[in-house]
Amino acid sequence: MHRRLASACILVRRVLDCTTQALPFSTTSTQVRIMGKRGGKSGRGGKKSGNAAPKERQPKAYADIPLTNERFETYYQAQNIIPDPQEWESFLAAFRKPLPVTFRFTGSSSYAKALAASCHTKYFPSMQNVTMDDGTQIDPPKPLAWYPDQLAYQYAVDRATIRKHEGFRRFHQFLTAETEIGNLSRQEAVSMIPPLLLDVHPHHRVLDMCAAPGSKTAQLIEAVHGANAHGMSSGNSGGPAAGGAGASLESLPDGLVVANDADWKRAYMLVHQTKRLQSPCLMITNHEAQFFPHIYDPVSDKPLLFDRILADVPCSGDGTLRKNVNIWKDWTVGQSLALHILQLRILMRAVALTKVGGKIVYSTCSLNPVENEAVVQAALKRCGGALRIVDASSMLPELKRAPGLKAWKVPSFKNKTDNVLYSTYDEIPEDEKVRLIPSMFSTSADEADALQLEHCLRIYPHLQNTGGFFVAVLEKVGEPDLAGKTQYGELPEDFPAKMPKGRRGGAAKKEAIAKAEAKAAAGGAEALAEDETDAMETDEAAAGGVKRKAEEELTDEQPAAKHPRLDQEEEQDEQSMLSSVSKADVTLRRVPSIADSESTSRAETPAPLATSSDVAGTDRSASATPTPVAGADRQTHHNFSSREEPFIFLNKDDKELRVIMDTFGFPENFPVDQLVVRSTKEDHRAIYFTSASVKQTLVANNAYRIKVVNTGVKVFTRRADASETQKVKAAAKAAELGEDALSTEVGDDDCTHRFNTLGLPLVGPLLTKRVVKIDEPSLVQMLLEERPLLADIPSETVRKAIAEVPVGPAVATIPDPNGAGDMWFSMWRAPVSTGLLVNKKERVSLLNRLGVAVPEKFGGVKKYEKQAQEAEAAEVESKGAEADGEESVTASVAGSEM
Ligand SMILES: C[S@@+](CC[C@H](N)C(=O)[O-])C[C@H]1O[C@@H](n2cnc3c(N)ncnc32)[C@H](O)[C@@H]1O
Repeated sequence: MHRRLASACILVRRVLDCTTQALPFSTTSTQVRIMGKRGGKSGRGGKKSGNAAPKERQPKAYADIPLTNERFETYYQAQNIIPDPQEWESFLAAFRKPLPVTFRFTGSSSYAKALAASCHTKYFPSMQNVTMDDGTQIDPPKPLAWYPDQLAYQYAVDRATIRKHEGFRRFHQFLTAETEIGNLSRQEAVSMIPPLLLDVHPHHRVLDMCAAPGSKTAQLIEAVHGANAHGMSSGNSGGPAAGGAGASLESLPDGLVVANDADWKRAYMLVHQTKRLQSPCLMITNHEAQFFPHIYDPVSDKPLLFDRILADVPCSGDGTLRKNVNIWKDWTVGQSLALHILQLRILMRAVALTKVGGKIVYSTCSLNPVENEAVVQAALKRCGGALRIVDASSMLPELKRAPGLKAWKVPSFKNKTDNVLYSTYDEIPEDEKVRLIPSMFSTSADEADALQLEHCLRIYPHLQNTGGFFVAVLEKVGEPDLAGKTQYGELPEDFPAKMPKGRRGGAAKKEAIAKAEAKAAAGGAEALAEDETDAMETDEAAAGGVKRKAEEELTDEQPAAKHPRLDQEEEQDEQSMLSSVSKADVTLRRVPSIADSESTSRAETPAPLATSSDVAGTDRSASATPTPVAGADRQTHHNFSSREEPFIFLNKDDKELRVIMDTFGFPENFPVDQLVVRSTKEDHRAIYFTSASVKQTLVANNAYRIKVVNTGVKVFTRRADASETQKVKAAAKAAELGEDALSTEVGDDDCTHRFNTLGLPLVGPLLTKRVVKIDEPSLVQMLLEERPLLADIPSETVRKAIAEVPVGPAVATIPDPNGAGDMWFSMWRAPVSTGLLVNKKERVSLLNRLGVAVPEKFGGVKKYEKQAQEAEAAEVESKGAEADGEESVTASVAGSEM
């Protein structure tokens, strides 16, 4: 039974984004006007916005926001974060300027480099020396000096310039389209830092504790797949994908990435964000990070600890002032105080989950020492010498940073307006002790020196024209002795017994903690984290938290919610593609064609309907059937949460699988046991491939405790004609069209599944049957036409090669035009026509890359423009909703919205 984890979660009215980027907005010196109501005004010159969001999605009106806040300025001056008065002025001035646009080329590095290089030749030359109306000169994007391999860029541009200037407009369209399919990530520069400092290698087990929306997760996945992204299938218009040379399964990394978020809906955002990378080494989970469970290895029965953990914790987010301008008017110190305990608990859980010798990066997009150095200091102190700060000065040497603070003050919780600050815990009046705890305060100068807090990194906006950020790189150098300690530090003897109404504190809290610690002593540090529900409840009080609405909305008592269908669009595209190939085939059969003369017509190669016993409802092995007792069958992962379906590993004797393997000529040693399905039904809609590391975790002894939202790369999709009913319907349709009983989609084989194009690069290089090598003219033809006649394929060699594969599912491959490995496509071979199972977005992207004009039927340039405008309007709207103080119910966070 799932416990209600009422912990230190705080409902924050606005959710701020410290990772992803809004589209550019314009500003005048100290006033920013963000897009208003429909027909509202743009920042520059008050003109009507041409990019107004659709009516129903309009935010409410915004007032001009003065870019000053006395409390903010007084508070941070008192904290002495920037001692030099002149530098302080530059700091404030930088915060008042809009954030430049930054983006990163994603996926495997060879493809990313090729795409970056193409920008230098295709777009940047026409963006040189552009002068705006006010005389400012704008340049094309420049690489961020500190980002490896020049794969991240930054430029300052406003909407007006984008609209007016052809070069910028074309580039903006490119950015929008490539971001949409995932080849680019518009990510704030500072948000790219933590994954880089985590120093991830392909053999590492990595945990991203607070991962959504996932820009850093994507970087971690890329790092696990190594510089050449071997085995990472980022699709065809997304790079060499697995398609890259040597991207066979053998070159899959040993490591894995577990991307976790406490908010279930945001966890699904992660699915979307990481989809493009198609990594079989990724698992997405849904836990409160401070209670992330230990999983025990099925063989050794030891905990599967992590080599690297990213704790990019929920924070107050005042480092995002440049893009979340409402912080200027709303800023208070209260949020930091409320978040400190949660942040410390998450960091302490990270320590418990990390291997000795492993690293943790702790980061926030807040400037507040209470959320930053105080948390790091408390963790260091609690762990004794078992945790240390790493001196990261030699890492990313071009990155300008300020040292961590060694002394700071803690603001009053009761008096938030007068900037009442305390230097030590002893100074606090009795009635403040409910909220302010010792771990928030700085320690003695000697101890701060010993802890080397100066190794923390403070990133300020004036240093390199970025947002504000905090990072600490930590190394676990031993096993900490946590006996007698809580996750948030020792509580003093005089900790008040009286808590605010309805909450438990003092004695009750201590009792709960003692209970948890007794368990911890018996069962190790894990028990401390996992069995201290009582203590957690009091945390909520201590954090000043309001019980999280999201949690109430999504209790286990509620019926299982439907999975968001992120792949729906892609599947619809493919299904419509399939049906059009076959419809065309039925219709076109009346027209004599070259294909007919080449014995490709159905008349000459009749396609018998497969019998039901050959396809659907095959006899599935026992291991593929979920067992009612969790853990009894190690091949089945039953989710802790009833909202998720189980993951069932298929057995190599599975009849359907054997036919699939045989149809495409998979090698004998293909790891069939890493194929997984998510349905207890026998006719699996989709079959996914997971890495050995993911499987090891999913079949671990107590794996049912992990709430897995998503894992695996979808490799096979069930054919629409795989069931008898479908065949009968298809035959009837064909008969209606005056054809004999050939389904509109029936192939002449018993193979129940076809490939999924996105997952194909992972296994494509292994296939020995039904693989057709195509050339560029044929690819262009097959991208321009959803269902070209075989007779229309320009190359005779390709035409013949297609004609040689049996009617039904097949695979097409071609070297990537940018020299980044091979591209792989799921193909349908119909009697007289053929088609690639590629969705429209990918067609457009591929045609662009091949330098072919995108025809109007795919939306052409107009569609691009519309997409760009819609994306822009949607982003402005989401910022607007925040600005309006609209309540965003996510897991307790500020500093985090997409
Ligand atoms: C600052 S954002 C993370 C941004 C993310 N790392 C990225 O780069 O895209 C914080 C995230 O923490 C999640 N969160 C809040 N409380 C949490 C908790 N107790 N455990 C895990 N995640 C939590 C929020 O839902 C939010 O998605």
